[in-house]
Amino acid sequence: MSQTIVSPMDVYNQRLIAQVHPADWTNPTPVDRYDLVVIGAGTAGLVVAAGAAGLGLGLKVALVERHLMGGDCLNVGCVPSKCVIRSSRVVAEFWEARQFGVMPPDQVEVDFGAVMERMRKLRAGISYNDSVERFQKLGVDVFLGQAKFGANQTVGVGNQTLRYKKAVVATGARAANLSVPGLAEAGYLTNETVFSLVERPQRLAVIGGGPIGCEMAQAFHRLGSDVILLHKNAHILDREDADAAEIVQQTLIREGVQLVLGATLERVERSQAGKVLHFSQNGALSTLTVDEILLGAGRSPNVEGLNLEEVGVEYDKRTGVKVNDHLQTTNPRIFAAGDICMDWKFTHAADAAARIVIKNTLFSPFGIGRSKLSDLVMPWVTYSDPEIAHVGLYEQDAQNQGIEVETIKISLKDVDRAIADGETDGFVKILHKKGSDRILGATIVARHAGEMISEITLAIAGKCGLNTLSNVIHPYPTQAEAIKKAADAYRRTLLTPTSQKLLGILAKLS
Ligand SMILES: Cc1cc2nc3c(=O)[nH]c(=O)nc-3n(C[C@H](O)[C@H](O)[C@H](O)COP(=O)(O)OP(=O)(O)OC[C@H]3O[C@@H](n4cnc5c(N)ncnc54)[C@H](O)[C@@H]3O)c2cc1C
Ligand SMILES: NC(=O)c1ccc[n+]([C@@H]2O[C@H](COP(=O)([O-])OP(=O)(O)OC[C@H]3O[C@@H](n4cnc5c(N)ncnc54)[C@H](O)[C@@H]3O)[C@@H](O)[C@H]2O)c1
Repeated sequence: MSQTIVSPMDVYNQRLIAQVHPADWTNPTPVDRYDLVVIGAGTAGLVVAAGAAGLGLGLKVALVERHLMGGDCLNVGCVPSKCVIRSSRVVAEFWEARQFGVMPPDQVEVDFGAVMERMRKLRAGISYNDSVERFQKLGVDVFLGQAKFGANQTVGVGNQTLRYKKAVVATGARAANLSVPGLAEAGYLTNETVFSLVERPQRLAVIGGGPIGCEMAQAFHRLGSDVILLHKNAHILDREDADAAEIVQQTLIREGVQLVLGATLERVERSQAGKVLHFSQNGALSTLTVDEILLGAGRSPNVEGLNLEEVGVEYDKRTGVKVNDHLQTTNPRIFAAGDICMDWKFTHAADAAARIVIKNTLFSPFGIGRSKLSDLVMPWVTYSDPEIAHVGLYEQDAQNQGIEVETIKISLKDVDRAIADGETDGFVKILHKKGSDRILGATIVARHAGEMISEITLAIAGKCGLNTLSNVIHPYPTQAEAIKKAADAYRRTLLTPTSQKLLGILAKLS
């Protein structure tokens, strides 16, 4: 994130910077030795530092950030993207208004500048949580500057040296570059720059049909850009459940996002008309001209410049710092958490990993009682409209692991509240072990699938099976009733001719 330019420097971005990288900040004088030195103040680093310092045990904790406290999530990730998505949903409400008996105005005007200003205002408003001031008050020594490992358990920041007992690498990731001829020269946006836009790009090409590409393509299209999404595989969101991804793909097409699937971007050039993309699809070459290109084609871990080789921390430029299940690197005194070392690149995953690191660095003497990453039950949500939420195994994972499974799928077309809401595009799919009510995974597609998935995450984590879910009373009418319907559907599969006969006798006798 080092190259991020926070712009425009309006009152909101000034407020943001005052919180997350105050211009007048002077680094403290380091103590003799820190219990923990944490590198990177994104979610992972902030949670480690706040967790360790906030215990009231007098632990000495240093937190080093080279750019903006809050990292990607606050500044150029979850927070700004969800604010922009919210505005775009308002537009979609207008598009659909007629089916609710509400006549929209002939023309829905989007003030793109106002959308982005709203985002900047909200982002600044919540930035105190991640601020230098708050962390200083928590007792953390905050150092602003680029951190680099040195000899003898030290980290250098500028001309200061921090000695540590244990260190944590939480330096995150950035948008992966594409080595496409002419792309760099033509110029492109990434998540680091797209939220600085003040004017709507009229023609926008989005490269990559993963979560970033799909969320942003839909949002920008709804806000009035002509969006073309180039994805290299045959289907967008191709790591998700195929039925779920299909619903989002059809929604994007219906709304007017132009999808180019199986696309290879060959080269880019600038012309007077704009940025010209030359791409191939099924062997045929085509061109298109746009005003802006947004790259969302995966992430590269921030491993450079840390001197990791010197301290024996192994890493890979693509997958990041190598860690074991306890989040310990190949140097036993150095741990890692978040996007720098994990496949799960989510804020809540960085948070959960940070809690593991606190336990394993500070409260597991001789390795006793260490927590493991593999014990986590990790949900995630793609905030397209409708959203896709997932937790646990996919059918394919279960097959690969040789686990026999059964699947229950409830369409939202059969859920009263979804019908009333006009939000029937979606489903709840639950995967359970064959012959058992044990839930192994679930995918939900719904307008607010993210709000629904935690019930199933809790069921998996708390080892509550479908029998228990079936007994849980769900308020009527809610879309979450689909989960109970799935559990009831499972219960019905347990009825055998003998148990049915028995129930018949009981009914006669009653
Ligand atoms: C557009 C977008 C939308 C997203 N939406 C969601 C979402 O809705 N939900 C969700 O769960 N996740 C979302 N994510 C993912 C989420 O933002 C990341 O998983 C999360 O921010 C990872 O946190 P982290 O602490 O590992 O890394 P980061 O947030 O990247 O923080 C790392 C920090 O380390 C600093 N740093 C790097 N090198 C050094 C160094 N040498 N010295 C000092 N400091 C250094 C960086 O400046 C940065 O501040 C989104 C990401 C993007 C890009
Ligand atoms: N809602 C969320 O939680 C959320 C939102 C945004 C991002 N994120 C996190 O950030 C990570 C990064 O997101 P992302 O979407 O950039 O990465 P991604 O790796 O998840 O998806 C990128 C997609 O782009 C495709 N691609 C790669 N090169 C391409 C090319 N040259 N042309 C066309 N397509 C190409 C890939 O096949 C892939 O499917 C995600 O994995 C996710 O963990 C999370």
